[in-house]
Amino acid sequence: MEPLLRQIPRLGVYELVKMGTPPHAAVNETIKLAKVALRHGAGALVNGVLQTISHDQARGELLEPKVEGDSHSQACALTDLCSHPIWMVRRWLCHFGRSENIALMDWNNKRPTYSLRANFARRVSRENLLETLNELNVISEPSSALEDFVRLSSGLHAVIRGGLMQRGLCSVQDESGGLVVKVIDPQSGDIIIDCCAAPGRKALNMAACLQKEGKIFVVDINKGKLSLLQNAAIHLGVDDVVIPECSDLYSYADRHDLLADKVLVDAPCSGLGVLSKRADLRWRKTSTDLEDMVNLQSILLRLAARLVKPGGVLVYSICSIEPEENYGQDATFLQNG
Ligand SMILES: C[S@@+](CC[C@H](N)C(=O)[O-])C[C@H]1O[C@@H](n2cnc3c(N)ncnc32)[C@H](O)[C@@H]1O
Repeated sequence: MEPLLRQIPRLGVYELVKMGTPPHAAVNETIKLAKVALRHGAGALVNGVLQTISHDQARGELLEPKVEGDSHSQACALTDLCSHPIWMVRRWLCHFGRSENIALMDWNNKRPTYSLRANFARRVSRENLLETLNELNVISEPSSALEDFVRLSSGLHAVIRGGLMQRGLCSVQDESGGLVVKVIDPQSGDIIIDCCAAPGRKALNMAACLQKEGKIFVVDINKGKLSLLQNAAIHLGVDDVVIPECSDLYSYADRHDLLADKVLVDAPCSGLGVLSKRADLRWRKTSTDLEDMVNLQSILLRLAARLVKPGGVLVYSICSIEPEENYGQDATFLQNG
């Protein structure tokens, strides 16, 4: 219950109010949510807490914890103010310092933005996509980082309702994912293995770059997610270059003697770099999960390295900002091979 109470004041009221929802509506919606997500009786507790906060805020009497004192007191205040679990706040205070930590948590509490990748495989240019979005009254602009990406200010629902994905015109993909593909730099004729491929955002992006020349072997342990990838490959018109295999990378690396020009390990991770897009994740993760992920990533990275041909390229990526999952992993790999 404690984490929920921590989330309610900020996410349930302040954020909804910031989005233009009147306080009474924000309170009502959060009560409804508590009744469904917890139990019916929880609505009364949430009502009491939120009404008090809402009235105190309206009278300018809302007491906010002060970020002062020793590091423990500061972390406690920040966890309440910014709605993040204390273990994350303490870790980020240590790694990034106070102002970076606050900026990061504020970012995580903001409404996320989305981007779309124009599907070059169906000859959809970014200009075509911008025009189609304009017709749907979706506000968008070209990405300054990637030539096939478009940034949306809002309107993802309109894009989904408009059937743009079903028609294979575009995919929803973060620019950070597009930048990983840019690093891999897929070229016509390349043989690529994507070791943790599902649901396939990067694999499908790479497939579009091959322009029908070359192959991408996509491996994932999760059958359901891999079938999503296969269906999307058909919609996007790249299924002829995508070769799926549902397998654990351990057994895949043992069974295959194929060596690829380029290998991607988009490893499972803590996900702590994408908390704005997954509002509940922060309350489900523990520091032990992080340790488990670091061990798994290290094994997957070593297995993937066996699949790269001499002189080939190995790219490791994750959606986390935790040093152990990033530079720590690189350093261990380069030391131990
Ligand atoms: C971060 S996701 C990959 C996202 C994907 N590359 C994309 O761009 O959409 C990590 C994936 O690793 C897969 N995975 C986890 N352990 C694995 C293993 N031992 N062998 C193969 N795949 C694994 C998970 O099923 C999950 O789909």
